[in-house]
Amino acid sequence: MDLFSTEKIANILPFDGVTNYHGLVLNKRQCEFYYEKLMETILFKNDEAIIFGKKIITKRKVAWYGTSEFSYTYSKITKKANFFTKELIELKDIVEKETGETFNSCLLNLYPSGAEGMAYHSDGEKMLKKNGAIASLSLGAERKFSFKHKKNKQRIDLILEKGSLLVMKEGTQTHWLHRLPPTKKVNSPRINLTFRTIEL
Ligand SMILES: O=C(O)CCC(=O)C(=O)O
Ligand SMILES: [Fe+2]
Repeated sequence: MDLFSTEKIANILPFDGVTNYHGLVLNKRQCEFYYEKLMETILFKNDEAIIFGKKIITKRKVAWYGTSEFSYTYSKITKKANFFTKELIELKDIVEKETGETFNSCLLNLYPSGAEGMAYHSDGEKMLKKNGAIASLSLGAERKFSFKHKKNKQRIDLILEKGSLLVMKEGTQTHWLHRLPPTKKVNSPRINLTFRTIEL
């Protein structure tokens, strides 16, 4: 491996997991094109979750797509995935080439402004392939992203640039939580795509 690629995919976690920040995988033109296309075509819906036994509706919008119309459970609610769109297949190809992994589903999150974020969690749903990679592609507004170790509470922060790819794997979900903190500094939307492998 040459110096450039080692640097490009450095592990941002100091221990107990591997999370690679690949930097930009889309150019400016692709960022604009895919951001507009996804805004037009993706069936985003306000997320529903059961928290402390109560159903809540979030301002953050979500959509699930996949290679088939599988049902999945997320935040204790069972939903059905849509078939991948043309653009999602193109983005999945780019991400698969970059990571050397394969994925069969994608969860998209739309954060209308900095007022919306996502609280600390790890992605360990039963139907996800155990220790499978989760590849996170960002479009629109740049936002801070944080990891917190489950035991010693160590924090790692980074900025997710538009067109960038972050790949969480090997122990990341077992030992670390991650979140997208809300911020007053951002007033425009961000779209995040997490490519995942569901055991069908
Ligand atoms: O929006 C992000 O960058 C992260 C989203 C996330 O953690 C998730 O969907 O599980
Ligand atoms: Fe997550």
